[in-house]
Amino acid sequence: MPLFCANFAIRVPHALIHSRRSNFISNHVASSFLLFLDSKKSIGSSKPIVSLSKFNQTHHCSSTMEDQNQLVLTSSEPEKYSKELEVAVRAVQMACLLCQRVQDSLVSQTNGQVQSKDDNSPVTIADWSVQATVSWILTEYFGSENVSIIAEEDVRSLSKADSSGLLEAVVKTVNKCLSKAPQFGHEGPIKDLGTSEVLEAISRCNSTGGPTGRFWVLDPVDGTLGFVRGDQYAIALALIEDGEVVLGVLGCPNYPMKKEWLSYQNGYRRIMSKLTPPTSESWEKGCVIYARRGSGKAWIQPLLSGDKKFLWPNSARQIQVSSIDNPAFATFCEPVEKANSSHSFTAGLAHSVGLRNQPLRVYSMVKYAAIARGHAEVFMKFARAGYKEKIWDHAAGVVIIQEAGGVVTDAGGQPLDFSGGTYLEGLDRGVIACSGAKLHEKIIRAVDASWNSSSL
Ligand SMILES: Nc1ncnc2c1ncn2[C@@H]1O[C@H](COP(=O)(O)OS(=O)(=O)O)[C@@H](OP(=O)(O)O)[C@H]1O
Ligand SMILES: [Mg+2]
Ligand SMILES: [Mg+2]
Ligand SMILES: [Mg+2]
Repeated sequence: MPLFCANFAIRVPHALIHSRRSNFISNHVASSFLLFLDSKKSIGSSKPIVSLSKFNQTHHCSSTMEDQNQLVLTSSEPEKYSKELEVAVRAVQMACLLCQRVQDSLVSQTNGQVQSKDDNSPVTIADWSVQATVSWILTEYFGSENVSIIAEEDVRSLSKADSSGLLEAVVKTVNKCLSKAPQFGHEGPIKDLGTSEVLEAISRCNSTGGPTGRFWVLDPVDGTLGFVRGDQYAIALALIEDGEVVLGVLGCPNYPMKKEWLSYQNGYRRIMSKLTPPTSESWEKGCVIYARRGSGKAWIQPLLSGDKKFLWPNSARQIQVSSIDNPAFATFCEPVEKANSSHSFTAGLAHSVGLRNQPLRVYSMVKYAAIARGHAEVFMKFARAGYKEKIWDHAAGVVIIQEAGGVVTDAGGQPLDFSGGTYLEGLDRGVIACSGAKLHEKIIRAVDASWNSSSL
């Protein structure tokens, strides 16, 4: 029964919008938008059809109180960091698309686009291109005077005379990605960025972090080794204010549809090519997850393809950590590379705590994502003595796990300290993330009991 017979529009200055089915903006509060009843569409429908217009986009929702898709409007001030979160999620979505394209070309062509840094770790076109793209988007949106970024990559090796091919490829990759900006609700550049603008965007990420003020933390490709091997990797963006991580966004382009496939270490691509129906549109691979400090909620979105059919805003749903607290049923994750974390020490810990499942060895902050999504219960990393953990390898993941209901500390039970500059200063032995306090306590106790007899 149509309840209304005329179009109307009301302007809502500050309102909290919630759609039970798709939480696309429930946690991105609009400062101002229009809500209007579409009487044409409502005729013949048992429910009124309400359209919501925000940021030049219109979302159609029905609005009866008993309906699952109901809109609830309550007056409130815009939530803190909502604009920052929205822009960060869009930027990470775009970065995921960029990385997928580069990974496909890397794996199929092996065309020498993987470089070695001074510490022998790999870096690729994707690392620099994502850094340039995210830096450009944040700066465009918030203004260069308001944006400070600390990120992993610099332009030293890119600017060398013999790197001109590499630099050209980066510029091309960045422009290709930014040309898709409108599909993600952003304005792209009026004309393609030139070489100097791309270099400037990368090198602008020169913040040194610290205990005061606001800065973004970016790991353009976390798990570059996994990326070049055609396996798991993540794009990690966080915002830190006065030493605290206030929001985190993790893009995981290869996060598999089934959690069991996370364990196809190094064989991920093989298994996906066997299992992926080439033309299936329902194939859900990859996600972007995000959270804002203090909200008690973490969210997941599917990846947007950049296709004109699937425009911003995206749908999102809430995620939560696993409720398993019995170690016998819990799964722990750790880095793939033995050089990055002692597998023998964690095997001993697992045995003493009673963790029976095989460890889930996955590249990158996808480990944090797995815990936030409830696909694993524990993450442990014990780097060799002398290695200092960098803030961009943890910031986004920590806030996401905490808001999804989990616990993250160092091995002394202290919160990770993001206020000390580039590194997690004062980190006691290693990082321990758990889905709940009970498992966390057991592991901390086990570390204490076995640390002195370890060779770490
Ligand atoms: N020696 C050593 N010890 C500890 N950690 C190190 C070490 N070397 C590198 N790194 C950092 O680890 C990041 C990747 O961590 P992962 O957990 O993904 O490790 S692994 O690739 O699965 O083995 C990796 O991040 P990316 O460089 O962004 O890939 C590094 O910052
Ligand atoms: Mg990293
Ligand atoms: Mg990296
Ligand atoms: Mg690296």
